[in-house]
Amino acid sequence: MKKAEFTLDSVRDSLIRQEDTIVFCLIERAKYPLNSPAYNQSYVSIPGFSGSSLVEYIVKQTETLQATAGRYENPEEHAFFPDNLPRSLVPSYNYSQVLHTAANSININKMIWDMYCNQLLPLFVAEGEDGNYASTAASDIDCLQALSRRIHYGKFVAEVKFRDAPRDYEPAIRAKDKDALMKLLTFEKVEETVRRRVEKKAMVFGQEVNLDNVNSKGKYKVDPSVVSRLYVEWVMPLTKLVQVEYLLRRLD
Ligand SMILES: O=C(O)C(=O)C[C@]1(C(=O)O)C=C[C@@H](O)C=C1
Repeated sequence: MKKAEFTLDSVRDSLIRQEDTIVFCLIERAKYPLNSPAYNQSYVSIPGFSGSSLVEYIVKQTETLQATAGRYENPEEHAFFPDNLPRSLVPSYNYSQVLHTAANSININKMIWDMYCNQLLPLFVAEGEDGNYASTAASDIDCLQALSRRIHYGKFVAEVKFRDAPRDYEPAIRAKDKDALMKLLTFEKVEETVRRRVEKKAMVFGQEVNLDNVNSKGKYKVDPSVVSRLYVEWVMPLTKLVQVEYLLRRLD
């Protein structure tokens, strides 16, 4: 992000654009049933791999490859398995230094992984298996990365809010008052707008398109109420958690 564009509006515009990515990723994942072997240790016995599932194997391998291509040099990106990742092998890009350096210590991907695999998936995919385990895992990594990027974007939201009103935030930061910070950064009306908009996006993006432009079957590829629930129960609360964690370290 360029410095000149760094305002609450521009940051919110990015969150709105990321909604499209998340809804499309969920639609792609919903093509496959649960495919539970992809999440079971008993299914993977890959030489040299001691992790707990095919999904973990694919995420770790993908992150290793993408780290060499510089993905995690970008302050918007966070690895699910950040330990022992290889260094980037490409020339580094001069990302503008918007965030406080303490941002580097915040990574809640373990919570995102747990939420996605154990709570969200069963809500929007059909039961059963069709053998497409590797494709399923590839869809999972797209969903996980999109959710992680959106939730950790809370660092940028928090930074812009702090810069707009440092005197409001400083006393709560010094007092390490998480509740006061949560109150300061919460905008209930904005959350309600987000909730309604993602539900609508799930309806628009997930309908059957035909030449009469009518959603003839009245069916959606992902249940819009699940997308709204995803945002209300997990995406927005976790984004706020990232904001609080970031603000607590903002004056270090
Ligand atoms: O737009 C903001 O101000 C945000 O902090 C983002 C967000 C969200 O996650 O969508 C989180 C907290 C606010 O209450 C409203 C929305």
